[in-house]
Amino acid sequence: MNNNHFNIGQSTNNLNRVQILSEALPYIQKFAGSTIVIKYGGSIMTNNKLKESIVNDIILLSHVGIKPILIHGGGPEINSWLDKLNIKSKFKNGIRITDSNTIEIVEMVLAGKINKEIVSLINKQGSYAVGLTGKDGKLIQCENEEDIEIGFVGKIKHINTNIIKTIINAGYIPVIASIGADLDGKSYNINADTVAGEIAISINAEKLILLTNTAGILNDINNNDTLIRQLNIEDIKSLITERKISGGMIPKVNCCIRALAKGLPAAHIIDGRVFHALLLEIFTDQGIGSMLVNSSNQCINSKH
Ligand SMILES: Nc1ncnc2c1ncn2[C@@H]1O[C@H](COP(=O)(O)OP(=O)(O)O)[C@@H](O)[C@H]1O
Ligand SMILES: CC(=O)N[C@@H](CCC(=O)OP(=O)(O)O)C(=O)O
Repeated sequence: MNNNHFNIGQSTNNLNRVQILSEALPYIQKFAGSTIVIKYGGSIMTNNKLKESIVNDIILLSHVGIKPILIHGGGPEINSWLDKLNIKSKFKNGIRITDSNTIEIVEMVLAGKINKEIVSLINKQGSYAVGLTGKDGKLIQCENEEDIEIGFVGKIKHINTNIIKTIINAGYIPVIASIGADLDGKSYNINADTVAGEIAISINAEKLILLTNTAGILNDINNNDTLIRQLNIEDIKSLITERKISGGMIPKVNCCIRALAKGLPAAHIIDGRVFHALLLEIFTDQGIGSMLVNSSNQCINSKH
């Protein structure tokens, strides 16, 4: 099986799912029963057709026995609502500087708007999704990050895996917005990649897959350079030191490093702008994006 077969790089709009399924059988068998944490980045939420396609792929994964957990972001939509309210968006190392006005908007947009839109889309397709923030069932317990400059940004202290397992075992797809709460129930903004990484660790997921708006990790974003297909923790650290990774990619690679160090078998950063990117990454040998592993002798020849 190789990527050309699926016309990677061209529109995969008309991709025949039945064809994929028959060829993907070994992977379906391998991953059936496994949990895969998928993070849907705000950078790819504007295209409704793409949104439906991502949701359909997640439903398909659940139909073949894989247990998907969906974590979503929504950075650009938060920016646009803050803009409407004349609040300037500010970031430090890819993390939003979140003051008391900003946290209210962040929670409204992520929990009230985006989370419910995704839940409705999944439900419309005949599956059952349950939308949560970190407040529901005390799912994400956090405290204020030490860096006071970033304001109400939460540092995750504990994930209540019981609530996630209960939802999955009852046959529902959990859809999680990246809001945490402290012991007093106060809201904190948490980067959605970070939430996805911590949930993947706590639930012993098989994979963490981050869907974003680039082909994966590029060798040098400033020079529109090539996709790095496979990296280990040391490679990623070098890219950060050389400043070849910046902005929103920093929390992504950091959460992957942490998850890999804690035993996650593999993390993937893939192009969510490609139709059926999830299926292509999970069900083909080479996949389509960057695969991050713990050490260089792991998975040299295959995506899995
Ligand atoms: N080396 C790199 N490779 C790919 N993307 C990078 C790199 N360094 C920085 N980036 C930036 O990271 C962005 C993805 O992060 P972000 O905008 O937060 O997306 P999302 O909303 O999907 O989480 C890319 O659009 C790109 O501008
Ligand atoms: C603390 C922090 O930065 N929180 C993020 C939460 C949303 C997010 O992560 O969205 P993306 O996945 O689209 O980047 C924010 O406020 O933008």
